Amino acid sequence: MTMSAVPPPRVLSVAGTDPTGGAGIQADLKSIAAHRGYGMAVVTALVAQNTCGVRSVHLPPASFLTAQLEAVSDDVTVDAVKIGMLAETDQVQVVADWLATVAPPVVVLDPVIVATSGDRLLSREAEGALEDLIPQVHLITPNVPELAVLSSTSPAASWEELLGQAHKVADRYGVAVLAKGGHLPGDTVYDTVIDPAAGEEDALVVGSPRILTSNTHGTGCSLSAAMATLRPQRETWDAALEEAKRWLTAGIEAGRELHVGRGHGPVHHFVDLWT
Ligand SMILES: Nc1ncnc2c1ncn2[C@@H]1O[C@H](COP(=O)(O)OP(=O)(O)O)[C@@H](O)[C@H]1O
Ligand SMILES: Cc1ncc(COP(=O)(O)O)c(N)n1
Repeated sequence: MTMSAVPPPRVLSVAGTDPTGGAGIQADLKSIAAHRGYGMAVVTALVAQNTCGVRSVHLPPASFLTAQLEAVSDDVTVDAVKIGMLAETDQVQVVADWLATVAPPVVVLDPVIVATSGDRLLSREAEGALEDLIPQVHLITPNVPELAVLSSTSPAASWEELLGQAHKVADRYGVAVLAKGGHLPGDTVYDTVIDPAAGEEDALVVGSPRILTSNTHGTGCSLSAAMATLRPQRETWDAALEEAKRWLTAGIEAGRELHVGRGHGPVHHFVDLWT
């Protein structure tokens, strides 16, 4: 067997843990591997959770978060970063400072605020600190309630409303926004990247049939890690989204085969490899 001449992108996940493997760092590493990236991980929070919900959270001191980030970047060239759960203001600031020093070429932020189970992962006080982090990243991937928080409005009830909020946030922060329709009603789930840098061209809207399933634990984590891994390998965010969305839809459908947990089960990250 021969290896490709182009090395895989070195992708760092900065996120919390899920010991049942469906969300957070564990999901990110699987998603990165599924998209042919070399996965690395810095833990922001140890989370005692499963498919049913969050039981407790243990945070390392902010100085230890810095130590982990520097241990990676002092040694390894980081091609892309995916940022997930950040629990408190000091964690957000540590990551913002590290990004300012290292300036990785691709940074995706999933502004995780509340888990699918309804448990809060980012403290209310730290919501404001996200505003300082967002201008330092290239793409943010909020779900409907998270986009409402970022645009200081109530959650969108329609695709048109969602697009309006995404444009507002994209223009305010100068950042690309992946608008995700997972929480909207309808038989088709739409996603699109609103990119202020992409000019007047119409953005690609990718739709997929809504799958009737409860296996949606970690969909947002997995999608954002896929986008971070694909972007260094593709020309545009749209190309990355098209590929990631096809994969995620198949992964949600195949999640039925995994039989993990009694709550919201995980997606099948290796659907293209095993089935
Ligand atoms: N039931 C579903 N069927 C098909 N795709 C889905 C379904 N639920 C979510 N998705 C897709 O999963 C991704 C993340 O969804 P979303 O629910 O919006 O975010 P989050 O997981 O962050 O709450 C999006 O690409 C969305 O289109
Ligand atoms: C550590 C961690 N990060 C993120 C999520 C959100 O994932 P989801 O909203 O899909 O439950 C989670 N449950 N745990």
